[in-house]
Amino acid sequence: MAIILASASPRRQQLLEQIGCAFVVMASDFSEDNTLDLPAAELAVMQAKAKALAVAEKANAGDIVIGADTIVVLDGQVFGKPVDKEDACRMLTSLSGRKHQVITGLAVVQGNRVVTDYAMTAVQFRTLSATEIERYIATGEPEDKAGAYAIQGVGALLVENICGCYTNIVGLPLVTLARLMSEVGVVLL
Ligand SMILES: Cc1cn([C@H]2C[C@H](O)[C@@H](COP(=O)(O)OP(=O)(O)OP(=O)(O)O)O2)c(=O)[nH]c1=O
Repeated sequence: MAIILASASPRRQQLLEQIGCAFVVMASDFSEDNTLDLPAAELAVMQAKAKALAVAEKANAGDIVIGADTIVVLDGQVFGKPVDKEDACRMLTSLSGRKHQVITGLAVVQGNRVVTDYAMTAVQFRTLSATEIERYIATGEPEDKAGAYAIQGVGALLVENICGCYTNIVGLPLVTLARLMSEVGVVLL
C-alpha cells in the first residue's frame, strides 16, 4: 500500500515530508476552474476530489491518494493562481488592508472510498503601497500561488495576522489531513 500525493505543488510535498510521512508524488492532470458558480468551500473540495480521483484511476488497489486545492476568497470572490503579473497586481491590490479567507479542500481516496473536508483560515493583510506590490511581484513569488502571495516566503511581510491553521495557507492543512487519513486507517501520529 502506497500513500500518493496527487499534487505538483512543492509546498504540499514539503509539508507532508515535515510530518515524516512516506509518500510518492503523482501529479494529476485535472485542470482547475475557479469561475464555477459554487460556494467557495464546495469548489475547493470538488477540485481536490477531482485531482485525487484522476490519480486514483492509475493507482494500485489499496493505495491511498491525497488531493488538495487551495483558493483565496475575498468578499465571496475566488482568487486562484494569477495568470500573469497584471493579474497578480489586481489580486494584491484588492487584498491590501483587507481580511480574506484561505480555503484548502482535501480529498483522500482509497478504492471506492472517498473522504473529504476543508480548512479555512482568515488572513489580514496590512495596507500595501503600489511600490511594495510592484517590488513583491518582481520577486517572482506570486506566480504559482493562490491569491498571488506565499506566507511562507517574502509574502510573510504582507500579512498582519492570521486566525486558523497556518499549514492550510501554505496548501495542506495537516491536522485536517490527519483526521481524514485516520478515517481510512492511517495514523500519522
Ligand atoms: C496563499 C498561499 C498559497 N500557496 C500555494 C499553495 C498551492 O501550491 C497554490 C495553490 O494552487 P493549487 O491549485 O491549490 O495547487 P497547485 O496547482 O500548486 O498544485 P496541484 O494542483 O498539482 O496540487 O498556492 C502558497 O504556497 N502559499 C500561500 O501563502
